[in-house]
Amino acid sequence: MNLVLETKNINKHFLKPKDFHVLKDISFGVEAGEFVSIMGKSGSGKSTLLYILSTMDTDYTGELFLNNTLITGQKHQELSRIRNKHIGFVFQFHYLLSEFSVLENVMLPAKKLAEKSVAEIEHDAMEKLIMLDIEKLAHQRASRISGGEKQRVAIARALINNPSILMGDEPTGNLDSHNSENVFSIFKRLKEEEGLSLLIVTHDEDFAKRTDRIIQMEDGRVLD
Ligand SMILES: Nc1ncnc2c1ncn2[C@@H]1O[C@H](COP(=O)(O)OP(=O)(O)OP(=O)(O)O)[C@@H](O)[C@H]1O
Repeated sequence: MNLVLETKNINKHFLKPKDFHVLKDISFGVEAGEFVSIMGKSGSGKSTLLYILSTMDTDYTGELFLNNTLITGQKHQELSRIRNKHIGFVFQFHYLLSEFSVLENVMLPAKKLAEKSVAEIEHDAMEKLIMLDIEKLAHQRASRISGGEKQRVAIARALINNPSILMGDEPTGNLDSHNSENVFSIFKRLKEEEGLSLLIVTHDEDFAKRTDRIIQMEDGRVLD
């Protein structure tokens, strides 16, 4: 078994306004090329967990591994590098820079990583846009495209550094059924054609049922 991501006994407390044990002994793994969804009622801890898995929140106990490397305890700067290189993230709201072009938005994480020349980065970004069938939008301002298109640009941006895993926090939550289906198909294709691993929080049962596995959360626990 080749695990891209693994958690061992992750626990987290919010201390204010009073002690609240929000995540309780979370242990699971995501295999390379697996498409996993996380479901659970509002407040069950899904976003809090994703925040830890994406290395943004370091205030927890337990262990997080990415590609069999222990992430827990790494320094802030190293975490930022790991996140940028190995994890793609898609949110419910796309957070594109509206004054920048589509192409510039997609290029940004690669420029931050600074491992390639600008010409190479632009070439890679165009490839992602072609893959997602939005290459015609490359030179449009991000503020001037539709919601469904913005989400595809956000996916292209999340993929620009060829991450090991794509995480999403309700990436279809703000889309109509046509655009949701489109995003689902893109995810499925990324899994099947690129061997990408995906871990997606969703409230959409139809979406979740078609993933390889559903992780069900309840009151801060993963149900067996
Ligand atoms: N900073 C915080 N301080 C205290 N409690 C918090 C904080 N952030 C979240 N919570 C609480 O932790 C619990 C889990 O929140 P979380 O956002 O992870 O749930 P969720 O399953 O993602 O919910 P939703 O489906 O509504 O997005 C909730 O009861 C929430 O009120």
